[in-house]
Amino acid sequence: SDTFTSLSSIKQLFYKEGLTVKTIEEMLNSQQLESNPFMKSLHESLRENQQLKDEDLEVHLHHPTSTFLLIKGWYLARKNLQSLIDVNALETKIGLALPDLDDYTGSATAIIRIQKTHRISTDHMRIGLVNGKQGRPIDDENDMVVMATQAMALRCPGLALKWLDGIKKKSLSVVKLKIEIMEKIHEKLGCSGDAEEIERCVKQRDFEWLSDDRPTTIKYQELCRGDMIVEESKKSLLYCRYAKGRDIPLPIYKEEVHNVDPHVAIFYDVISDAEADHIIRHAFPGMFRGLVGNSTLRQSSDQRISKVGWLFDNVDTLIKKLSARIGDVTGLNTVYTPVRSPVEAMQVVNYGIGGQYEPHLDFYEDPEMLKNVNPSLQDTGDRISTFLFYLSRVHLGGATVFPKLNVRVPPVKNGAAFWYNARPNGEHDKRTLHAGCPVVLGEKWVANKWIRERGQEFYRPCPLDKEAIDG
Ligand SMILES: O=C(O)CCC(=O)C(=O)O
Ligand SMILES: [Fe+2]
Repeated sequence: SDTFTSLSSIKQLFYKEGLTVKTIEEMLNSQQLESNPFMKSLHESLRENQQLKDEDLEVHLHHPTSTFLLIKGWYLARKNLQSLIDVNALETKIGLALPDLDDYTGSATAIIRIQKTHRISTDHMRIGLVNGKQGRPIDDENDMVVMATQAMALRCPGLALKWLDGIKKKSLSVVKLKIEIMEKIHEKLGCSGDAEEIERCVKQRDFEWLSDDRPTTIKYQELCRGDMIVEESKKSLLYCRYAKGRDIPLPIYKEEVHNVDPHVAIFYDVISDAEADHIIRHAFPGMFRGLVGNSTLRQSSDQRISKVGWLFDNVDTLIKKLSARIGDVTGLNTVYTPVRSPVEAMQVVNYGIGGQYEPHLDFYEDPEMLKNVNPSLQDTGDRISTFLFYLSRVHLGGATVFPKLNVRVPPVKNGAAFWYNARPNGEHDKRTLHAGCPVVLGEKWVANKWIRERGQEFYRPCPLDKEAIDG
């Protein structure tokens, strides 16, 4: 049901828990079904949630193992309810789609992704300890099997073996899975002998982080956990500056340049808490799963785990004001117009458990995609730059990274990332490949403003020197 793809949907599950339980009880009673056994097990599985006070709730949901277990609890409840009541009718009544199998496996995959990206050991993840923050422990052996299976799917046999090691009940399927995992690992480590000898050899080595990832994926993960080295020669070119704003929340704001060519920067304090909240509140009702692909095939995929919504300048005066502010700080033309608009409307994004947007380019390239746009964007060219507000506090993960530039922009609340996707001479700049890293702790909301080619002729003029850079 795509619950796991945004924290806002996950929160709905939590907030509507009382209503959902009550509605289930009513539906069971009206069918004269003996509701006791089911309700008892439901209350049992939700007990942990119900002990939480409202204030703790948010904190709780900002933790991946707790989120995983919340989704799992409701996935199982939905599954068990299917033979008792009309689940679709229940979902209509509560105005919420309950998690299904895809949500359960999707959130297990998220746990593995978080582990491999941030090197969080299985021993820690199992007890719910992530970077010193305590969440609920994952102590059900069925979950451990699912984790091992998803770890294999994510090319991490080392993590798969670690998860499987926590299982005491060795069923036939577990034994089979273990053989598959051991084959992958001993291939990599070159251990030989009979099964026991191989196991001994493997266990003597540090095998947890063995993976089959491609170098580009490894680079992405390194940047996400901030584990990279910036050369001194490059560092010496970087700078930051204070500038006077017009209607910025503070009279002054700061720009920090993270890369000179192409220009990548972060602006601090360019939106207020109240403005960020306004965006989140207004975008939420109309959000849907973010898609990837080209003009012939747009689909949902693990490449992009988030929900998105759009806010328009001609409907919301705050959005209009923010567009003008983006113009002030970037020097570009950002006045939204009904035809030939130099900017797009604002795209608001909320990530889910382990939510990410894998390395991609923001421009379309595909001419069909450029034709296939809403009327205001006909004949406006491609996306020459991106302005990305960070609207919420992310405690771990969620940086915006540029693998080809070795650049990591931290998602600082009320700040904004800004970069050019095209060279001053108009060519697409593939060095701007970038990604939104998996969110580990906290909640990530961003708002994108894409600036189009048309309408910038006097603001970012085409240079006489074809090789010129921004400066
Ligand atoms: O969330 C991020 O940090 C990056 C988002 C992004 O690149 C996009 O939405 O196109
Ligand atoms: Fe992007």
